Amino acid sequence: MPVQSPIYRRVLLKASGEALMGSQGFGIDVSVADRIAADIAEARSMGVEVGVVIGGGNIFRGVAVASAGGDRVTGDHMGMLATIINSLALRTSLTKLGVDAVVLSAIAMPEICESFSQLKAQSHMDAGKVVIFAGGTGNPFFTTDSAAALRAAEIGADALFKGTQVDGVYSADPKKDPKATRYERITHAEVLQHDLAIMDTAAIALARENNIPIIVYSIHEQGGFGEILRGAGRCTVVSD
Ligand SMILES: Nc1ncnc2c1ncn2[C@@H]1O[C@H](COP(=O)(O)OP(=O)(O)O)[C@@H](O)[C@H]1O
Ligand SMILES: O=c1ccn([C@@H]2O[C@H](COP(=O)(O)OP(=O)(O)O)[C@@H](O)[C@H]2O)c(=O)[nH]1
Repeated sequence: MPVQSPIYRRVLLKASGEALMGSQGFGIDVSVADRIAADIAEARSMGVEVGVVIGGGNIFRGVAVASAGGDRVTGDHMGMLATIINSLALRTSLTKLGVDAVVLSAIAMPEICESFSQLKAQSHMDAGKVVIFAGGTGNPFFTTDSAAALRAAEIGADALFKGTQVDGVYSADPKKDPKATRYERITHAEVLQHDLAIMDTAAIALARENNIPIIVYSIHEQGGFGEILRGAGRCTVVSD
């Protein structure tokens, strides 16, 4: 069977932090990190350039501190540090597979990884490395969804993949409403207008302003990333 060429040249993958804990209640299930890494390795073998933003919800979310009466900014700093831990785990999994990967952090920690700059990111990606963007945007009150939209715009990504717990955008949260129906295609404007909470509104607005399609798919579906890159697979395409 002929290998179908990918429909995107450069993509940004937002991988759910929560997914990384697998069936555990907290932390990192290495087998899940290895599986996500295998999907990224497949994309690289197809010649697709891949940037990655990984969430931190498996370890820490800033709102948890705020809702317990603590300081939100400190909580968000802790959440951003969680994304750096996850990024290091994913780099380890990629390295095991022989995939050249680098972590660029929005928060400087030179003993551990390189600091983010757009030029550095471009140059690593041009050299064929997988670039893992750690530390979110580097600012409190943001999310890794927004960081993913921001980095997608900065690296000139053709698409932003949201690898999450569900297999697309639904008419309502499918975890709460069993009657919710899945969209094959929907526009950024419709997602915003109907308040479909698959991603935060800042991230969707930023992707819309920069004409970046968002592909929502299940990160639990092994090989799903590659399938979609070949123009097939189960997902929702958010595009104007
Ligand atoms: N309209 C919707 N369509 C799909 N998922 C939705 C929708 N509204 C809410 N969700 C929920 O959004 C979740 C994904 O967002 P989020 O919690 O940010 O996940 P992640 O851990 O991937 O960042 C899904 O698990 C789903 O339960
Ligand atoms: O630019 C950013 C990105 C993340 N965070 C913090 O990091 C946590 C983890 O990120 P997120 O909740 O987006 O992770 P995910 O839901 O994808 O697991 C957030 O709750 C925030 O506290 C932040 O302050 N600024």
